[in-house]
Amino acid sequence: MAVDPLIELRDVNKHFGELHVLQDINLTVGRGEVVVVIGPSGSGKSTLCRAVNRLEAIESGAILIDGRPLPEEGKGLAQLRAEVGMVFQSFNLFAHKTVLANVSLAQIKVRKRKKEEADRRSRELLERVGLAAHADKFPAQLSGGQQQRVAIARALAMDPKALLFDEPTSALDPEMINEVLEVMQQLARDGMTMVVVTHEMGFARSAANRVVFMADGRVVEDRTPEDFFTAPESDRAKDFLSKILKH
Ligand SMILES: Nc1ncnc2c1ncn2[C@@H]1O[C@H](COP(=O)(O)OP(=O)(O)OP(=O)(O)O)[C@@H](O)[C@H]1O
Repeated sequence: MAVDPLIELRDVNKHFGELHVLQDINLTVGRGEVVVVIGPSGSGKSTLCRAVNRLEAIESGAILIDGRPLPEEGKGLAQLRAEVGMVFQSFNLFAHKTVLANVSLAQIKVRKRKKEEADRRSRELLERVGLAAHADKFPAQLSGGQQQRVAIARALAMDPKALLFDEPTSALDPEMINEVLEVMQQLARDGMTMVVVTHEMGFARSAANRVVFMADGRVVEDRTPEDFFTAPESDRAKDFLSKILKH
């Protein structure tokens, strides 16, 4: 299948002090593709995800969204983060705003929608993530899984071209992980372009078009889940899989 590139990283490099956290990263995410990024702790997965959203600056190379380089600063950044939404491990909801207001706020500020229109869209999306009845509650009144689904609705409300997920289930109690993964599975089936950093191998196997395995700041393997999980090529990946599959 010919890939229609939506997100492209070309020879991307970044250091944190002495640590070369992203080393010559080349990666293309096609429109409608789900790319799951896995690898040992500290391998640079979150940094890669954050760089695409310009939460981290890169030192060399280029990141292109739909053929255009990332904006450096200012208004362009809010537009970028609307176009490429991000869902964090820690939900990042406004504690003093209702669920509805959390989903509507950026639509009003960044997408310049009228409040009524934003609220209507927010209610539709809360319905889609199974939270229609919770619109008037505050985040602290919801479970972690529900809060994360609000964060997904908030990102979707911006009509993004792609969504980035940085360990979206890592802060959740085990019984809440599936409710979030199910919403993500549905998005994948609906054709959303997604980059997902996760330790959930079941999700990687069932939802990913490609698995990107990172180690020490490098992309070591970039293959279909079938190939990766049944016949990893590198010793790093074999070692990683043998450790996690023991658990
Ligand atoms: N702001 C920062 N300043 C300095 N070092 C950082 C910073 N952010 C991350 N690092 C370091 O960069 C390395 C890569 O971090 P990153 O969070 O990208 O890894 P990861 O693969 O996502 O790991 P994990 O699975 O544990 O979340 C780690 O050694 C981390 O300590």
